[in-house]
Amino acid sequence: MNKHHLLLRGFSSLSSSLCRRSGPPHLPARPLFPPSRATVLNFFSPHHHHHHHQSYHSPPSPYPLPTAKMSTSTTTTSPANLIEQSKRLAAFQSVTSHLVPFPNYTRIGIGSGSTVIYVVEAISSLLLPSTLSAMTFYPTGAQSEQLIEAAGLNLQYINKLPPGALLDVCFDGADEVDPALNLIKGGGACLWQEKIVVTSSKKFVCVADFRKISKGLGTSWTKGIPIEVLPLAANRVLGELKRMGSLEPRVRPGLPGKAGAVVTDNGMWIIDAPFKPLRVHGESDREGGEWQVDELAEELIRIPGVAEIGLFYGRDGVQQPEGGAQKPVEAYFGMEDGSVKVLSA
Ligand SMILES: O=C[C@H](O)[C@H](O)[C@H](O)COP(=O)(O)O
Repeated sequence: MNKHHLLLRGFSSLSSSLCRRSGPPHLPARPLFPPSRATVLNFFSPHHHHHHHQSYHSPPSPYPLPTAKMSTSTTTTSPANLIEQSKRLAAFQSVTSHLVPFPNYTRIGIGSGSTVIYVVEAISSLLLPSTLSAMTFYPTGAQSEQLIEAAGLNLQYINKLPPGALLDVCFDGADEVDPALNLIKGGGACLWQEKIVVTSSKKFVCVADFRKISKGLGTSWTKGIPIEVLPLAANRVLGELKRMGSLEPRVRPGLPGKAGAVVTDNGMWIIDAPFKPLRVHGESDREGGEWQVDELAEELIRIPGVAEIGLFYGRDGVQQPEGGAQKPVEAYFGMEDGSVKVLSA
């Protein structure tokens, strides 16, 4: 086992904390880092532009990354490995487009989940140590705090960000992404601090794999919209959710790891509230229980006892550069064929 494997093992074990769901233990059977920083930086081409209302596939990756062909031609690559490789591919591409060309960035947000592990790996390996030493990284919870520390990056907390100041960019994952780049987040019980960090950033870049692309939120992520609630209000909130047409909302159980409810980094509980797939545009049919994303989000956040909701919606950092935007400016998806699909709202 070489040191790269050890490093990833370190990341993997750290990520077993709350904000990570069942993590694939598989390791990519290839070098985990590009050959050298210089090679990567030389390869970087300014292909990135902000494309509205369209998607594009990135040019061939300069990194030694796997392709679907390679995957099927080896007997060791499982579907789980393909997913991990897709996440890693998207992470490297997003960092190449949104951080490598901006060595003057000083404040970077790091989200939660299994995909941001690769974002931190990409940041550590693509940027020069002298560039990194001038950057400070802001976590969204206990898991990303540990990731930042394990990578030896400068750590700072979002409560230390002066009033009115903004992070330059924030990278985070998602559970589902619709065509307008509305997101479901919180599948790993992290959403409140994520929303604070994302809305404190000039731009939010979403990193995910092909399974997250959706026509309407609730189509592929059917467990429900994660909602962070004050524990004593849980039953009241459940009642409201049923009234609004949620199908069997429930408090997320901590089993098998923990008896009772999942407790978030903020001492709250999570309710998962399934709704019929959300409409991207138009209006809600409230009687029929069919909601439009923004309308549902605005009703949910008003329920007393709800701390924050796992819908990230509204405007993005291009539309609202002064901060406060919840949607990503771009979403990067590692695809099964080894390409990266980039979506802009
Ligand atoms: O609660 C967890 C966060 O919202 C994650 O960003 C989200 O669940 C995506 O996680 P992953 O990258 O592991 O799919």
